[in-house]
Amino acid sequence: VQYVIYSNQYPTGLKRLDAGEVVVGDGGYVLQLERRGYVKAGHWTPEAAVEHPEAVRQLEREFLRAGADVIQTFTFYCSEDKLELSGNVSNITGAQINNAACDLAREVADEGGALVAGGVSQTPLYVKKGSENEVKAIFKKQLDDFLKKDIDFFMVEYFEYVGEAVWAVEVMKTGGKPVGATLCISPDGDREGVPPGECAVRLVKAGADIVGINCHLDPLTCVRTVKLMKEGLEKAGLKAHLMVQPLGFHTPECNIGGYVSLPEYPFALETRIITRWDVHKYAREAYNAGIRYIGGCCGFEPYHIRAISEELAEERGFLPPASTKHSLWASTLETHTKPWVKARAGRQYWENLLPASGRPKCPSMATFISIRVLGHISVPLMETSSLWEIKKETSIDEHLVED
Ligand SMILES: N[C@@H](CCSCCCCC(=O)O)C(=O)O
Ligand SMILES: [Zn+2]
Repeated sequence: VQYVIYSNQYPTGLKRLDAGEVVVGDGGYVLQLERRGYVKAGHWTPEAAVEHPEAVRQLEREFLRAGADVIQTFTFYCSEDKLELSGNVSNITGAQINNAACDLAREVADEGGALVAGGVSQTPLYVKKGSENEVKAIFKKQLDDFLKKDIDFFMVEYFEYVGEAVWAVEVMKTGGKPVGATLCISPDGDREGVPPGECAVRLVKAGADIVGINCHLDPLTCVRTVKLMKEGLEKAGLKAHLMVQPLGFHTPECNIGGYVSLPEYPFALETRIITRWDVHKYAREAYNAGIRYIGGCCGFEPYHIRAISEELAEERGFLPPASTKHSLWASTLETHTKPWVKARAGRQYWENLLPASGRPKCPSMATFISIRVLGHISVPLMETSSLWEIKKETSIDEHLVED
């Protein structure tokens, strides 16, 4: 592999995806910056773009250095209604956050020939039954801010209801640039049971150029859901690029509510963090599934993104700058003073290691009761509110709800 660091010769926009090339996404921001003391959990609003730009810039730079070809604007949960609801930003407006976040992402992306994605996400208004016009007006406000800045494409991310994501795509598409759309759903479908394949069809018909999954579930489950989306598109005779930006946590027991349903969410997820070697397996699985935009979401740190870049170095033809301080498959351990650590220098050891959690009294999985609705959606008991939402929406009779 010719190790060209920072390939600035990339054409912009979708050209690389159209050419079948791999685009490495960035990782998670709000959870990472919460752990660093710059984001308040709960509402997770991104005022740090104005209050602590140095913290956002540094994390974006680390993702770039790890090989990210896209830097998403730090504008997650930056809808006016979310900001008002949070009470976190009485003296900072959504426009100020959007402007600062766009400038930061552009500044960092230009340091390494990366693209900037202007991101919008789900709104509290939608679940409060806001009308289509009211919800679309919220996305339009963010779009107007983005259009004043130098953005390469738009990202519609972290939607649990495909209906709301379709509205977001329809608005962002009026911005005249490519639109990527990712849902945070399980293989069982969205919050109302719309199957992943149908979700993908609706998103592409709304104008999405890239469709996929982000957040809520572990890497391999998210790849499985994107495969279902791909099948749905193929059945409908539709085409779109595929993307996946999963959690950096193991969540084998989760389903429709994802990691938010777990007892460990959000402050005790550490034992579930995936290793860089899990990421190698994920990146290869995603690539083999035909997914070409491969990144991460909550829990994905820069070293995880570097592992995507290293697993796909042959396909990309280069390694990222951060690999100058790493070595493929731990060969750097050959220099260790301890012979038993030296002996771990190699793929065989790390690829087959089953790492212990170090917590003898802890269960390997959370124990929560799920209610299976109509035999296909399992809703964790603590999420019965969403069960009744589904019941109301789809008039499920009592006797059809199996424990
Ligand atoms: N692009 C965003 C995605 C965040 S995904 C969701 C995290 C919050 C979940 C919740 O509302 O509890 C980021 O990287 O922070
Ligand atoms: Zn996330």
